[in-house]
Amino acid sequence: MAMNKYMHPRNVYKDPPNFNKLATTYPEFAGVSRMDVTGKISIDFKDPHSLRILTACLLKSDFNLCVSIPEDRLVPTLPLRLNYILWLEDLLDFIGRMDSICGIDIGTGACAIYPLLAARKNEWHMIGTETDDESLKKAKENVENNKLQNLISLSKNTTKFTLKYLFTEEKQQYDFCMCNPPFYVNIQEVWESRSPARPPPKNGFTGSPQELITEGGELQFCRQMIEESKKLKDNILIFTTMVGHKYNLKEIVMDLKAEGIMHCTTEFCQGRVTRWGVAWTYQNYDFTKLAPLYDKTRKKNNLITFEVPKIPDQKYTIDRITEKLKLLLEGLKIENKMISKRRNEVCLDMIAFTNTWSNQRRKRRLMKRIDDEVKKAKLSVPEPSNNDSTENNDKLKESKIDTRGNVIEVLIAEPQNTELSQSNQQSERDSADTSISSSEQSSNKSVMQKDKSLHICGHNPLSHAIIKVHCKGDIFLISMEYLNGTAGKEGLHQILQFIKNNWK
Ligand SMILES: C[S@@+](CC[C@H](N)C(=O)[O-])C[C@H]1O[C@@H](n2cnc3c(N)ncnc32)[C@H](O)[C@@H]1O
Repeated sequence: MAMNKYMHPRNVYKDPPNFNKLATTYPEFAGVSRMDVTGKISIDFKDPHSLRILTACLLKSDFNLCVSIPEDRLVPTLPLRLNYILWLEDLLDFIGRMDSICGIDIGTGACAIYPLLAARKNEWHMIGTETDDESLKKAKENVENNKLQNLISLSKNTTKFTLKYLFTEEKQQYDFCMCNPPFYVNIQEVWESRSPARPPPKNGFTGSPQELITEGGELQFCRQMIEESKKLKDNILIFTTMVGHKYNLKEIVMDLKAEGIMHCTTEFCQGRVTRWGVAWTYQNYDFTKLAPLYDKTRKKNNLITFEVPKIPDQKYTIDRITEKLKLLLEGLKIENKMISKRRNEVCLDMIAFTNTWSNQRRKRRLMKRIDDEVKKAKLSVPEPSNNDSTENNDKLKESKIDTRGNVIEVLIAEPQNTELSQSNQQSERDSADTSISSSEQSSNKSVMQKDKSLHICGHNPLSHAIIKVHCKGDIFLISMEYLNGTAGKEGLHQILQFIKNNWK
């Protein structure tokens, strides 16, 4: 879902930039753009080079910033970065700070994107910190090229800390700190991070290991910031950070709550990407009174929850419940994949292509009857000769149950067109109707579908959901969040009912 409508209300990129204008103004942009038959200009968002040029041209045209983005470094997505700056403006406005604003950007990166935007747009004084020498060198060049050294200073962090090392004098005070930490623990997490439940991002992937990966991931990074902030209570009025994963946001908010630290959160939306912002303070600012950016909540509550019944002699843990749940799902041929595993919570992504959970007994009886009839029919039907195969094929009908549990008719034919039969077999496998696949495999016959909906259904999931195994005290819960699927929420309720009925 495009989230642009949830961008910060003052974000200039709420309405997409005018690519035609960019192409006529910047030859380098024209070089990476293409025009369709309607005259509309677009670029390949999956190509990092095109993204780099787009970002550089937007920085020039909208902020009069000349930024060189190195090929081997992150291409900062401008609307998202701007969301963060605009949220900081709101927070500063809320605490009544207007003039001579001073901020710290932890991990400024090769573009020093936040200091450059903050300085050019609002004339804020910024310190940008960086651990990576190469990025720091490039960041310095970018600041100098824009003649913003009077507002921006950059500093190398040679320590393991995020903030503490910057404060040598007790009286040093800043209005805020900001941070876009490396999100991931390791390279595997980079690739596995995106839930398969979500559509792929439109933009290509950019970034170097040092920009993406940090020991313990963003959670440890943010926890370190919170820990250090306790010693810098009066040195920084508002501490903020961006968070890349929602499950980490929850942990961070829980930590802040547990410590009784005043905090608030926000969403940064752009295209298909959502990030979150967390702010906390030790000053007397009541963030609970901050006006929300949007009138109403965005998401409908699609959650259904099941309390796992206590069974004598069975000691539950999150792992054991997950194991049992996975067995039940696998028994139903429901594909599932672990998305995240935390102390008290496991999240699975599940996709069902075939209704294997409702009317099981009726289906088994029906299948047996069909099987018997097919066997009888095979005995009585003569082998087709080469020239009358079509006619005979018409007689060889077999009933099957489609993905919605309806009986449909299919034709059984000898394999003549290998390509066709192979692709049909593949469709069958895709549709994953296992109740009949065993008899098909043994019969060495290709199945030509009369009802094309089976093939289509095979690609459109019947039910797609996120399952969360979690606990509240000693109560264990299985929650399912409906995402999509032709069986609708009712289908998910049926799966949950099956799990309840078979939880032994
Ligand atoms: C995700 S990148 C963000 C870059 C830039 N701020 C942006 O938003 O495009 C994170 C940056 O933090 C830097 N970094 C990691 N740990 C750091 C630390 N302890 N102090 C300062 N910078 C750090 C990395 O080298 C990297 O450039």
